[in-house]
Amino acid sequence: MDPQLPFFSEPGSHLIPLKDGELVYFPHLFSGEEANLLLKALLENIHWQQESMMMYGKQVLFPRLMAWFGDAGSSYSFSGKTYHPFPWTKDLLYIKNRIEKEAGVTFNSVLANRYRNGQDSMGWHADDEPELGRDPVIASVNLGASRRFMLRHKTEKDQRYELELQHGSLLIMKGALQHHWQHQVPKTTRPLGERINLTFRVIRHTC
Ligand SMILES: O=C(O)CCC(=O)C(=O)O
Ligand SMILES: [Fe+2]
Repeated sequence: MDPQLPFFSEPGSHLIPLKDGELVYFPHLFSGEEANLLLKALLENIHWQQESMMMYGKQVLFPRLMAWFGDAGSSYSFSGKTYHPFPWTKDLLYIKNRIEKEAGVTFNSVLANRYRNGQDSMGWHADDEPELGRDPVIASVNLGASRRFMLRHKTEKDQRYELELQHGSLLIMKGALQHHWQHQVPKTTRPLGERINLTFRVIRHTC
């Protein structure tokens, strides 16, 4: 059984101050109906792929499907690979405009992740690639099945937080969070459906 997680029933935004970082959670940025339409459109219209990375000399498949979108030229490297973005789609631009109003940031790229069931996951990491700059604002949109999102401080072991990211929600990660904390979406044996997460980012060009 998953532990009891904080449940946010009030609409609007919830500021969650953490040591060395900040979260802002909007449980109902999109209405249920609108979120259903967006989920369906993104499942159908994105060219989802299962990428792999080199680990201990072997190619290992990521346990989820991915796709990368952005302004031309916003290529991005992680886990030893460089990704060139697909051009923005109408649905992604619609979502981008909505969240930019809340985040106060103009994003130039988005990483889309598709968790097909509870066995798809994302392990502990920080979004701290050099292209993102020192204190990036990352806006994470959630559609479909709700999943546990866990955070842990890198050096202070008693500092942990988690919440259940629900259908139609937005989570903004900001401040020094990526420098001091890691996050993950663990596997679960709960039977659940598909989930799409979109993390909107600003890629800085160094050349
Ligand atoms: O699926 C999520 O909620 C997290 C995604 C994430 O951490 C990432 O794309 O870097
Ligand atoms: Fe992340």
